[in-house]
Amino acid sequence: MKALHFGAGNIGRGFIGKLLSESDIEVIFADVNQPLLDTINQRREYPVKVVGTHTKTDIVTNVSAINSTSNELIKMIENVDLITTAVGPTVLDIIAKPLAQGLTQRLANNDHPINIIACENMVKGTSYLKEEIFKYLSDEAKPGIEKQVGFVDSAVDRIVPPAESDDPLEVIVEEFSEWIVDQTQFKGAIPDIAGMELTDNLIAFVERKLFTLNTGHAATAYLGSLNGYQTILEAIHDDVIKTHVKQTMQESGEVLILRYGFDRNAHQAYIEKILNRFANPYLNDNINRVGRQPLRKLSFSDRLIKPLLGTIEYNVANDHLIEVIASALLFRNNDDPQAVELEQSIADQCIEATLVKYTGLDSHSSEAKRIIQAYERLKAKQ
Ligand SMILES: NC(=O)C1=CN([C@@H]2O[C@H](COP(=O)(O)OP(=O)(O)OC[C@H]3O[C@@H](n4cnc5c(N)ncnc54)[C@H](O)[C@@H]3O)[C@@H](O)[C@H]2O)C=CC1
Ligand SMILES: O=P(O)(O)OC[C@H]1O[C@](O)(CO)[C@@H](O)[C@@H]1O
Repeated sequence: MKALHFGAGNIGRGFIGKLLSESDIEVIFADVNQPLLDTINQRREYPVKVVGTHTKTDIVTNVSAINSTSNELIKMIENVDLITTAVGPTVLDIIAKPLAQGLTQRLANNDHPINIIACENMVKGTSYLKEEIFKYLSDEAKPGIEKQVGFVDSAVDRIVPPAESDDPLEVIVEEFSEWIVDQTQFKGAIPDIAGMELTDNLIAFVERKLFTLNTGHAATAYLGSLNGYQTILEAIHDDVIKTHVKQTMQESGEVLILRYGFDRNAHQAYIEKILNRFANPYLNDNINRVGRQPLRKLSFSDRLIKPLLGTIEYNVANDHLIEVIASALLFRNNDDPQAVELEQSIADQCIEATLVKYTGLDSHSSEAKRIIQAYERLKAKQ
């Protein structure tokens, strides 16, 4: 079996590519980073250091790479059995066009079913990619693609910061990993991949992960940044921040418990485990990485506003979430275009207009007013 994986970055090499290869699937990485692609093709293998209580290095083999902007890619789509992505949500609409071309060509020359799984931090990322691909398909191709291609949503959880290593291919990953896919969306046989779990209730797992791990991680980054820390480890070792992060995850957790019926004790244990993962001393995770693209993280359906809307829906506490959202509005990083845009928008249009523009919250809502009050209070303290 052959898989084409878009994005030879941290999750691509350190998680999805590794699992596929360990299940005897040949992996072809498609990326735009030519030096990285060249090195993969020279070596055909790379090391993944799994750090934690039992640190070990695994060698991932049977890999190669192609440039995702090359014509070769279209032919490759014709011949593989599975396509996965870990490129970041903002890149999905870029790869949609070559995917549409490749799938159309495949339809004419190969009648085997194929599945596409986007492994991104977003709710229904593959469904989003499908919508983008369909924008580029002809009306004649659409019914055939609908029949032949499974668009499988998934949730991915493994913390993989960029490795600081002399080896450009080495990836450093935590021991924990979770990849859950929607078993109802496959076309043809479901590939047998060790470490890929199946569910028919994906939305509960996606929201549990995104609105606990990612909400808590974003909280750690934005509160940490406000307090002058550089790394997640430094921030989570500050007891005030740790307590705030935990209470933020408990607020979003209350929504998840009420919405999906998760067991309260089990969910509390899930939160504790996540706090321990943030405090993994072997992971050197930077606040600027975890807080990256704050406009995406502040958007209506992402890890901050969506849980806040849930607390309104279920009428439960949200003071800590409100303060984290205010901290996100104060996130500054001149190397991050979205952080620069956020700062510029506040300077040009004021905080209220910026909040409404990027979060979609109603400016008259009490939550918007409380976020602005918290923002002004935190800003005055800086
Ligand atoms: N790093 C982590 O701990 C986790 C990340 N994720 C998600 O996985 C996705 C990838 O994240 P990372 O691996 O951390 O990012 P990364 O930046 O390490 O990797 C992204 C890769 O995509 C490549 N890329 C950019 N444009 C491309 C294009 N047009 N075609 C093909 N490849 C392209 C980049 O060159 C890079 O190698 C994101 O959606 C992220 O939210 C999810 C769980 C954990
Ligand atoms: O990858 P994103 O969506 O920018 O957010 C960073 C987050 O994703 C992760 O990389 C993986 O879940 C976390 O480490 C962090 O919470």
